[in-house]
Amino acid sequence: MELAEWEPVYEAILREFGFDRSADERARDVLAEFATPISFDRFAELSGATVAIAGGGPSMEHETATADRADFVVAASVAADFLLEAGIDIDLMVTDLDKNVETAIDLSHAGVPVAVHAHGDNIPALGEYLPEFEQGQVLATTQAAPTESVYNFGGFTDGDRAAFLADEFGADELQFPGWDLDDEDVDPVKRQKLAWAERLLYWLETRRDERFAVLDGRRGRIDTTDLPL
Ligand SMILES: Nc1ncnc2c1ncn2[C@@H]1O[C@H](COP(=O)(O)OP(=O)(O)OP(=O)(O)O)[C@@H](O)[C@H]1O
Ligand SMILES: Nc1nc2c(c(=O)[nH]1)N=C(CO)CN2
Ligand SMILES: [Mg+2]
Repeated sequence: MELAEWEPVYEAILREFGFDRSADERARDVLAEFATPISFDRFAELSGATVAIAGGGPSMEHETATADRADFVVAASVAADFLLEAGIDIDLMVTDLDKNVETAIDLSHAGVPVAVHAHGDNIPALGEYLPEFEQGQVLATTQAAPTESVYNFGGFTDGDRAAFLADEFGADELQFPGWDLDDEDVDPVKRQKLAWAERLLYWLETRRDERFAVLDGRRGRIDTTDLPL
């Protein structure tokens, strides 16, 4: 995604959560220190593929079969654990290192690429864990302006960033096992993040001019304020 397209959405997110852009930029630069170039050839198989964007909601446990049928499986954060438990191979993990970091590190050593996201609130985690990754397997991402080695494909939460990334590499159909956007069992900040995830998926869907299963029946409820529609 071009920065100019992402920028107004990013500004709205910064405003709503009170995040500091310069902290996001610092985090990006910390990540850049570790980031080694990663060939995009390995993501070529996303092109035209049916891609499961596995989310970290409680339904993931019962929806692993959807991922099993997909051509390409992207695991957002804890979804990776549900999938591994069910014996399903993961093609890419997306994380900001706030949960199940050992899983991400282990996957990288098993040859699975991991999109590691830097933001103003995970700088200590970047410093602590990045050295443990198989460096050639780290796809470095930022929500601020990208650099040569740190990419911004768009998106905010681990799950919606995974969807934007799959779209960037030409995914055809996106499927969303493990998404529980109305989960009552989350804290208020997480609820707010999930609301943004939903809006961002709606935006992505609009850009793609295609339907996402996760948004079925929810259109009227999606707050499109701050989205460049
Ligand atoms: N009910 C849900 N609870 C948590 N995540 C959900 C849920 N439904 C969908 N998701 C998506 O799954 C992703 C992975 O979930 P997980 O709980 O592991 O996230 P997380 O690491 O806390 O996410 P983030 O760092 O993006 O806040 C989330 O980023 C979100 O996009
Ligand atoms: N600065 C900042 N950026 C983020 C944060 C966060 O807590 N702080 N959380 C995210 C996904 O949960 C994504 N981006
Ligand atoms: Mg996370």
